[in-house]
Amino acid sequence: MEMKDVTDQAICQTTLYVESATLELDEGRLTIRQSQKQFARQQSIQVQYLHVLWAHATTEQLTIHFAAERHKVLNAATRVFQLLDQDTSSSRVQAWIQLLLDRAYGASKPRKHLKIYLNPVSGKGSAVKLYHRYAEPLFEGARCHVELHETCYSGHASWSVREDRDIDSWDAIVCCSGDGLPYEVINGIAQRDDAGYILRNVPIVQLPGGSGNAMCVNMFKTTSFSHAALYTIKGIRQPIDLMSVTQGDKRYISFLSQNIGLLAECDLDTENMRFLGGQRFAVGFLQRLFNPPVYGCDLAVYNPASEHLTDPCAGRLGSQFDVEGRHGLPDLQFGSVNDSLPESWKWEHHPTLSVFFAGQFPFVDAKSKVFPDANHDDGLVDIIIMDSRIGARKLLQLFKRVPEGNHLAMREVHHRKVSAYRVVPARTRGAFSIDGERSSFQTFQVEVHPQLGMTLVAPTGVEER
Ligand SMILES: Nc1ncnc2c1ncn2[C@@H]1O[C@H](COP(=O)(O)OP(=O)(O)OP(=O)(O)O)[C@@H](O)[C@H]1O
Repeated sequence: MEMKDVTDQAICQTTLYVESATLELDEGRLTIRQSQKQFARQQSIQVQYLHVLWAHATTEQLTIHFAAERHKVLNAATRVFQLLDQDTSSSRVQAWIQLLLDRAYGASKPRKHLKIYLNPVSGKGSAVKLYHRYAEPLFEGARCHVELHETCYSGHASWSVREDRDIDSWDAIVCCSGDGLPYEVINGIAQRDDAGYILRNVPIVQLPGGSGNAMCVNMFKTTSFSHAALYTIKGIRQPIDLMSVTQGDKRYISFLSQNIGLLAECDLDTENMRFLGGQRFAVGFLQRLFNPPVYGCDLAVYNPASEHLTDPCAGRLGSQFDVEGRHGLPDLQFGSVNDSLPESWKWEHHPTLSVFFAGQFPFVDAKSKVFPDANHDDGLVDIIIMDSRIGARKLLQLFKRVPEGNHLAMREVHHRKVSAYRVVPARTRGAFSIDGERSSFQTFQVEVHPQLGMTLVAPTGVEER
């Protein structure tokens, strides 16, 4: 074939002439050149492939659904084009649509089946409005199959996922909420006989309906509701680590953090200031600035050898269970909090500790990059600890540095990565949260389960918003 013929054929595949417009599949985007008789010149519209939701044709018309960005918000938009006579019922139109959708979805599954839990009391209570205003039209435009459940009580989502016989048929479980609902969903699944299989295979994602929204911030790198909805539609599967927290005879599964002391108080003991939104944490912090609480404790860590820190796969100690097959939660590699610790664990005494914070994602909310170099799938959990005698000036410095994650450079902040740890508090009462949810204040032990969880991430090339 002549070079010219090859070029002509390629243009033919990527260019579609419709009535009064030319549609071109360019590098990274669809370009619509519309020649409108009332305008002297051609009008051109460009739509990134990321924003293309769906396209289909009848014998006469081609319809393209996409997300149009205006003032940093995505809205569902539709363009309908009249096909030219020779193209009606043509396989060329179908081939062009297929090429457009291939570029629009890449490795992501189109027309996802989404099970959505909507928490009407999340954050300031606006999750329902946000969902119907921003997410629903995009899901419709993308032809997603949606099953929507508004949660009626605390524990509703947990019960629902525990009882769902077809849970593995969903392409994602979407929590339109704060971080409390994903935590509830994960722990509901954890009670199933096939927990390990479901956690590993069914992605759990968040649309940011709460005040923290850490899962969304870390995985979709946005706090924008409409963008999170688009990234759910276009999301790529991504395994993440989960952590077992044992306390007494209970076992919880944590995806985000464990927090005791000063910072836990700023979150948990300011619930009565919910009307302040994200500001309540700052108010709680300032209230404690000159007299930080003392949370003396003994801490034991299983500190992977230094080679763990350089080998990205080295933390994956617990990956011994099968990926296939149906089975419950993985065994606890180090036993529970009730077992005696192996000798390889090191005990430390911290009588004047004020902050103990452990987590596996960089952000614990959109404005707090507490663990800047944390990695969600390396089999390790980051821990920071800080003494109560740090002083108000340094505490304030810490507060100012956390949004950018520069606080780790402070001498007073001790940071490390481990695969398991135990905390034995000296006090009998105090603030302790798992994934931001208040938990009983008593000795607890944590171990990381490498890549036990599954979520969706924004396609590559998406910038932080
Ligand atoms: N209809 C409901 N009524 C009362 N509580 C509910 C209802 N539905 C869900 N919940 C509970 O609300 C709790 C908080 O949920 P979520 O994390 O979504 O919001 P939030 O706490 O406002 O968000 P954030 O953690 O970001 O502040 C969850 O533990 C969940 O069990």
